[in-house]
Amino acid sequence: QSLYDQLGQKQGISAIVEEMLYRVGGDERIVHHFDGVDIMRVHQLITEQVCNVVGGPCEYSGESMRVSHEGMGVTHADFNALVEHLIVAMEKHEVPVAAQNQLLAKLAPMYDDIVE
Ligand code: HEM
Repeated sequence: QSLYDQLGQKQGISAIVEEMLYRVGGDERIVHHFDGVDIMRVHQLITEQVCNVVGGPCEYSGESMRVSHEGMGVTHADFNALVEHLIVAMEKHEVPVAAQNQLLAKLAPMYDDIVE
């Protein structure tokens, strides 16, 4: 089974990203970054991006990670907090641990473009 399949394909990825963003919304450490942000749009774009990087049939239509997070002041701790929520969301959706780690490994290279 491909990584894309193990994440539940587009529908599963959409649900995982929704769960992650819901948790981010309740996390006072990082929620301030999302003040005034169109969260439906961010949900759509992160879903596309994750679907794309895991080999799914999706085009990513958003900005680069560097441009979209520029000047936001995202710290190492903020990044880790978001990843924590992603892991919990994948747990809830019963994604196997090996597949969780494969997705995290695909997101790790984005770190330098997101954190300043
Ligand atoms: C692996 C980690 C991350 C990924 C894959 C990711 C992905 C994305 C994507 C795809 C977008 C939409 C880009 C666009 O507007 O075209 C976005 C926007 C955004 N991200 Fe991230 N992000 C990550 C980490 C973070 C972190 C740690 C924070 C802050 C705690 C953050 C805060 C935001 C905010 C506030 C926006 C909305 C920007 C706006 O619409 O003005 N992101 N992110």
